[in-house]
Amino acid sequence: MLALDIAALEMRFPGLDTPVLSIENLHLPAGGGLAITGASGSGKSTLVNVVTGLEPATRGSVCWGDTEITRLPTGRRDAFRAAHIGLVMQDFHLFPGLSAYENVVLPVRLARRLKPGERERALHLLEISGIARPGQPIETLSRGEMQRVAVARALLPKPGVIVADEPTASLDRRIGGEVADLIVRLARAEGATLLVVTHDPALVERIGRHIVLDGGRIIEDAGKAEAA
Ligand SMILES: Nc1ncnc2c1ncn2[C@@H]1O[C@H](COP(=O)(O)OP(=O)(O)OP(=O)(O)O)[C@@H](O)[C@H]1O
Repeated sequence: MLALDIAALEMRFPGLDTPVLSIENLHLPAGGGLAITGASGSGKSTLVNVVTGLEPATRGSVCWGDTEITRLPTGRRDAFRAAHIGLVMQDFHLFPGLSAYENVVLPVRLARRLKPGERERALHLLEISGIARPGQPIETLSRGEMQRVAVARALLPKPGVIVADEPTASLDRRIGGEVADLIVRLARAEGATLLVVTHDPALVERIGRHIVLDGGRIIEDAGKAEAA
């Protein structure tokens, strides 16, 4: 698990007078959870892109533990993300033509050989995520099951951090609730720090701590004491 520390962070895009993201300070303890909400255009995806190192910041610092990712060149940021950050996206990003199990191990296998025990871990993660048939072709799974596979895939390399961007937005309420529960439960069980962008009040409540973005700034930070 890794703590997050953001200081004097700013993201600007060419042609815009004001920054789309401006965060003076944000600390999330290792193993803590944080829900991020805000209206459309408030900067949620931009924040996800910067904290995961998908985009370089214009100014300021983002540290995960001792690593200041905003100082790393692109290749090393990508390597850091692959090793330490499990991503769960709204639209799953799974690969058709492969089974559920093959999808879970694919990102690791593209980077390196599976370590001893990782095959068993992948099967175990699928099982505790509620996927009974790991050999089932991915395109035949329900949407809720697909997101469960994506959660298992994010956890396989034992990341210190899980970042989920609207993970339940394309699921119906009941299935979304089950997937939300799975993400929070597994992140806690694995000791991963959890960051979730969501509009889902049940998921926000489940996580505990909650920031609201408006115009790229944090206008509310609630539940900090209980969640810490
Ligand atoms: N590459 C870019 N170039 C210029 N402007 C950008 C770029 N990326 C994002 N923006 C602007 O930054 C602001 C924040 O965008 P962002 O996608 O982070 O919002 P969001 O809160 O995730 O919105 P949504 O909920 O609709 O996904 C928006 O005004 C958007 O138009």
